[in-house]
Amino acid sequence: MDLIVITHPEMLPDEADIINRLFALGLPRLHVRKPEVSEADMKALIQSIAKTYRGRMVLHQHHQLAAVFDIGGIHFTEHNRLMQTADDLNEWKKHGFTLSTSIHDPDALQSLSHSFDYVFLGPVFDSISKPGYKSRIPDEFYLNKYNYTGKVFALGGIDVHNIQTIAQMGMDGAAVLGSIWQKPENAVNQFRLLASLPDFSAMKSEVKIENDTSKNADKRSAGHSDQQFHTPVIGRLQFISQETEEMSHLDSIRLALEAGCRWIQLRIKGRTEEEILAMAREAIQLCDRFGARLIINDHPRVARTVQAYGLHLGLTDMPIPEARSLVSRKMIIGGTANTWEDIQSRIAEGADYIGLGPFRFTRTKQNLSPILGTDGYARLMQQMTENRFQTPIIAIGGVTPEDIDVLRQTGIYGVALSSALIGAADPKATVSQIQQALC
Ligand SMILES: Cc1ncc(COP(=O)(O)OP(=O)(O)O)c(N)n1
Ligand SMILES: Cc1nc(C(=O)O)sc1CCOP(=O)(O)O
Ligand SMILES: [Mg+2]
Repeated sequence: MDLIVITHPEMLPDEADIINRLFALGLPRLHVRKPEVSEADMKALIQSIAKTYRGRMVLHQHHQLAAVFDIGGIHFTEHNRLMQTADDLNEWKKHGFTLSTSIHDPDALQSLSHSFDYVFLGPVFDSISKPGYKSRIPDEFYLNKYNYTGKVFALGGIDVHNIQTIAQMGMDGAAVLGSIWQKPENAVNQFRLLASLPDFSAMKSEVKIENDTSKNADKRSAGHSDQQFHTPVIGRLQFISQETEEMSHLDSIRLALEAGCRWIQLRIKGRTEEEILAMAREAIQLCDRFGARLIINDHPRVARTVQAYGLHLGLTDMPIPEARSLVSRKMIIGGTANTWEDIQSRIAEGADYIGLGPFRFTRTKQNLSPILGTDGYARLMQQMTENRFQTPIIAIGGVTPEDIDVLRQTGIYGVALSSALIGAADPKATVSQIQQALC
């Protein structure tokens, strides 16, 4: 059974944060239904949702924004559906969007266009969010789908007490609204509760709606993807550039590339943005020559100008959602964390990966946060698992090749390091030792 969440009809405080958290927990589909909301407000909401999740969103209004923001689907109300021609629907499908609609009488399935990948049928129970909106479904109802091959989602009045009867009605899933948003501060816990019920427990492993053939899904898996279900967005070994008495930043990057690193972060302190931009231009050329990916630390505008693959932002740098509005939609953004609260914030802000540290004391960075050690990683990774968060965690801060086995056992995804490589007697051997320990 699939579970869909429909938004509250009005804009809510902290709504984008809540939605990002629902997606991080594995929500497969969010229907954005806000009949009275302006295009500008809708745009602002979409922009606050992590790019990696937007393919799982479906718009009920302001359909024209779908192509702009790589949204996954378009929903038509019953009234709106009746005004669409077959050509209109084909045009949307040609561009890769899933199409869905609402019906209020199950017999409407007899004549429903097969262009619709799935439908909402309701209200199946008395509505929670619309008092007086009564169920039209008779007792002992069992769904006849006629020859309609798409999925049918029950809608209306569904909560943790009655959701299990949906399967007995022959429905393919449930769309929930009131039970999630009645108390927005409990939305995440309500979702957790519903998703943990036996009928929905398969959801975690098959979050993608089967009918989702959208080009957005293809695009995501090809490029920087929906990280839970496709190729990871970030490598397991990231080299952090460093300047020493003997070596410039670019020298250190060359050393790492020649040793086999393919994920490089340009991290320059104490220089003007112009100076950093000049070095970033050289760094990207160098990385291109080796087929490596460049991540720029701290400077969104530099990252945008040199068209870097990624940007890394710390706790006191520009907030991730603000940076997203400055850089290309394809660019990944990593965020720093030191505590469980930081991790939750980075995930809510839509970080594509998290640099979690410091592992131990290091001279490479000033003003270090408290040292985590192996126990710190074990504790935080345990919390990641308990909350089913899957954002890749990169351990950083004084990491050496000998630490990797124990760090990996905590569940971290990869490591970022600097001194251990530039100080290595044989950088190539060091990189291959690290890579072996990481795979
Ligand atoms: C992969 C990775 N993780 C953490 C950091 C630290 O970033 P930040 O906290 O912004 O500190 P500075 O590096 O800017 O001093 C990072 N750079 N990379
Ligand atoms: C850039 C950076 N950030 C850290 C953090 O804890 O957030 S530690 C760190 C330095 C990483 O270099 P080395 O491998 O030389 O310690
Ligand atoms: Mg920083």
